[in-house]
Amino acid sequence: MTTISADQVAGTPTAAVSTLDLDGVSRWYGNVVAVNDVSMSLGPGVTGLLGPNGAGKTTLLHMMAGFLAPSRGAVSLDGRPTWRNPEVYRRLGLVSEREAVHSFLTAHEFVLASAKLHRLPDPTEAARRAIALVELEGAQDRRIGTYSKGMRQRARVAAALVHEPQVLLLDEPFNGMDPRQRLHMMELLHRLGDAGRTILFSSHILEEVEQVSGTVQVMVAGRLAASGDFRTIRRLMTNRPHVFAVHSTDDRALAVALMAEASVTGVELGRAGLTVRAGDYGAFTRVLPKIALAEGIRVRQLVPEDESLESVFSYLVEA
Ligand SMILES: Nc1ncnc2c1ncn2[C@@H]1O[C@H](COP(=O)(O)OP(=O)(O)OP(=O)(O)O)[C@@H](O)[C@H]1O
Repeated sequence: MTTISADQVAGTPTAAVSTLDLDGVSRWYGNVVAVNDVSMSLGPGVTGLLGPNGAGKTTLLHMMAGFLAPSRGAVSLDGRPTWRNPEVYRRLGLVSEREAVHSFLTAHEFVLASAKLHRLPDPTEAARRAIALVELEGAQDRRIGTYSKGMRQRARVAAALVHEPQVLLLDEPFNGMDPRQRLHMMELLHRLGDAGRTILFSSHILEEVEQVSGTVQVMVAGRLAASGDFRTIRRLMTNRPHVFAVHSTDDRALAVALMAEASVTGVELGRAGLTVRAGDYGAFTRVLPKIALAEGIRVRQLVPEDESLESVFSYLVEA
């Protein structure tokens, strides 16, 4: 695992702060190990939980929320286990990924129902506050069925926030949103984090996490692959060795010229062109046009062969 020093405290806490701790947490379903020996500590501010599909993010969030028992290890909120702990339901909110919302309810009715479930002393006032927080006042009396995906998601966030939890967990909150809705949700998460709440959201999209959070936990195949400052982790991802497919007007001459280049660690000449291994993405993509120009060769194609998110993440695991 790659560990980068993390500064997870962001914003100015307005109330008591909460810390969510995972200590050697694993969860398996039969033979499938969904989460494997994960330890982390989350404090106030916004943290991104990044990982490809199937990495174990949902399983981890459900254990944090106390919906699922760890097979091994412990999840605790301010020192108390989250599993089967009613106190956790009062202090934590979860917006899960695929959760049906009754489309015949208005947002007001939906959030009010959540306030009543929590047995809040003044559910109407709590619902009003939560709806204001997500800026849905103007649409609160319309049926949720008429909402855009982004508005529906905000209604769900309001329902999860109605009891003013210190910790809010969101599973893929940006899924299916258009850029404007995404921006709106990002602003909301920032606001909540700045107010001292502990916010964790999951995503499989690098850029999404980059825009929302400076601190990230990266999961790959059930394990924590990296944690800490996003920019440092991103650099680790982009500075890893890369494989490129290159096709030019003279592949053989280009191969010879590339072999003399320091950033190139291997060149293979095949029927479809060259397969080039480079130690550094940036250095190679900068130097290739210069070499081609010097040799009088035109590059017709340059395609990174291993750009899938999975390969980026796998690299981190091996680091
Ligand atoms: N109830 C279950 N029974 C059996 N296997 C499960 C169950 N829930 C999850 N898994 C498996 O555990 C692994 C992790 O799944 P999980 O849903 O936690 O990952 P994820 O990172 O949230 O992925 P996604 O974004 O696709 O939901 C996967 O291999 C998945 O198939």
